[in-house]
Amino acid sequence: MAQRYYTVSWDQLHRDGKALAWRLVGAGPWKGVIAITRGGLIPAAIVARELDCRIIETVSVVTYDEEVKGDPRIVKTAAAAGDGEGWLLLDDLVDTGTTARVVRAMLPKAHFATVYAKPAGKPLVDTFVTEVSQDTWILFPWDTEQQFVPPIARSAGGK
Ligand SMILES: O=P(O)(O)OC[C@H]1O[C@H](OP(=O)(O)OP(=O)(O)O)[C@H](O)[C@@H]1O
Ligand SMILES: Nc1nc2[nH]cnc2c(=O)[nH]1
Ligand SMILES: [Mg+2]
Repeated sequence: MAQRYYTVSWDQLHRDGKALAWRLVGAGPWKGVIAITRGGLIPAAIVARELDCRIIETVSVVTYDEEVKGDPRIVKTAAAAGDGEGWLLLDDLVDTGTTARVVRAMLPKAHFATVYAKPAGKPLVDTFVTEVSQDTWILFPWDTEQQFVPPIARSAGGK
């Protein structure tokens, strides 16, 4: 289980997605974007919009059930992208790098970019924006909702 959480709002994800697009804009042109579903879908939409790219393919690898890691399962490939040459492969994050290894084996020539990266997965990524520590679990806006939180004095056991 993660030691801490890093909560990302829609606004922050949009800003960080645009920061990723700025880092990628000089590295194109791209034949298209390949999103690693599901987490890569929203980052792919943000980056594709900024790079003026309208071709979006998907690959799907399931590695986690909530915070529990299992063996990676490929549930969809991106046949149209061949070996990935000229394609931009996008995911929300790399953690252990397990998903990245599977997808890189399928699309070895793609440029692989993520918005967030943890140290263990960082060497597998060509371009990313923000690094968080390995013991941090990133909470995305689609995984969360706003709710009441008790005052600190009460939750700390003061009353
Ligand atoms: O580097 P790793 O340890 O492999 O972890 C990173 C992967 O885990 C999450 O996907 P998940 O398997 O939860 O599926 P989802 O994108 O459909 O939520 C995340 O979106 C990355 O794809
Ligand atoms: N949402 C989310 N999914 C993950 N999959 C692997 N690591 C993470 C993480 O930190 N956050
Ligand atoms: Mg994913």
